[in-house]
Amino acid sequence: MQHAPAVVADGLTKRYGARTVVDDVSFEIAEGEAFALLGPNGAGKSTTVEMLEGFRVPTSGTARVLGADPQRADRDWRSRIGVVLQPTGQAGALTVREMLTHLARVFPNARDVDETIEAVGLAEHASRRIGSRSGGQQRRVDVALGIIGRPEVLFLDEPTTGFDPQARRAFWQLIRDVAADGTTILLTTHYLEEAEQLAHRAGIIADGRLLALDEVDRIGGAESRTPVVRWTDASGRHEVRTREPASVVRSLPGEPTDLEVIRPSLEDVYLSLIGAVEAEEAAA
Ligand SMILES: Nc1ncnc2c1ncn2[C@@H]1O[C@H](COP(=O)(O)OP(=O)(O)OP(=O)(O)O)[C@@H](O)[C@H]1O
Repeated sequence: MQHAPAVVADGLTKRYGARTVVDDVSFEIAEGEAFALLGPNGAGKSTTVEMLEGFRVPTSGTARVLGADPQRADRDWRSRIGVVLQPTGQAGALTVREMLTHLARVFPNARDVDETIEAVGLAEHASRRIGSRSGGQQRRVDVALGIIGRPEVLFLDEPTTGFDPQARRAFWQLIRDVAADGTTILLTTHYLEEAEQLAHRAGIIADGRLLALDEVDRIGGAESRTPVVRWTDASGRHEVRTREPASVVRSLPGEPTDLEVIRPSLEDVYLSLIGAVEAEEAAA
């Protein structure tokens, strides 16, 4: 039997006065799938996620998460959802362990507190006040709070902002483990590599509109991922987009300098989609 999607955004729209900040956004996330929402600052990612979390009321359109309308959902629904909001900068007076122990009591099937602290790499900080920890360490506490209740759906809004590269990689492994348990994940991030590492599918949003929606390694269409061969010779720098890069390389005379064969990354595709929208706006 086909499962109902865990998350449905259907024509989600949010207006503030005359300004539309989320414009008719639709996507679904299957149970157990990890989905990334990408886009520049102010694109409407957090607003979209907050409508799915039940923290903002859509102007129009429908949000459904685990079969319920987040606006009307009850306590039981909320205990099945994990949320890592954008950092608020509020530093806590409680220690890391106190905070997690406190929240763990709210959930019927919470994770073990010390295991969770260990999983986010804060074992050495468990007895320290959250407010005295660094920004990146406080962000790890936010992540721990998001997963402590063993959520079925986990919302992660820019979870690794402020992480050093090592902490980011450790976080990716943690999220892979959480995903392997069957958790559905909606992630927003400015790190395209993070989306490539963690998500099956992604949506790119700019100016409130969904520009692209596909599997992470197909987003932007097959054409945008066609390999590019670049080299320099006596007549200058050359660039050829081709499905047969090996043939192009073989046909080059001699040993050209700066020869490279690139398969455009998600970041390249993202930048060209966002660049096209910005050019369109500038021309309007
Ligand atoms: N309460 C509000 N009243 C008016 N405008 C708002 C309100 N909340 C958000 N906005 C505007 O909505 C737009 C989308 O904001 P949102 O936070 O969803 O973007 P985002 O894609 O998450 O950005 P970032 O990557 O910077 O976090 C922004 O232009 C923001 O200024």
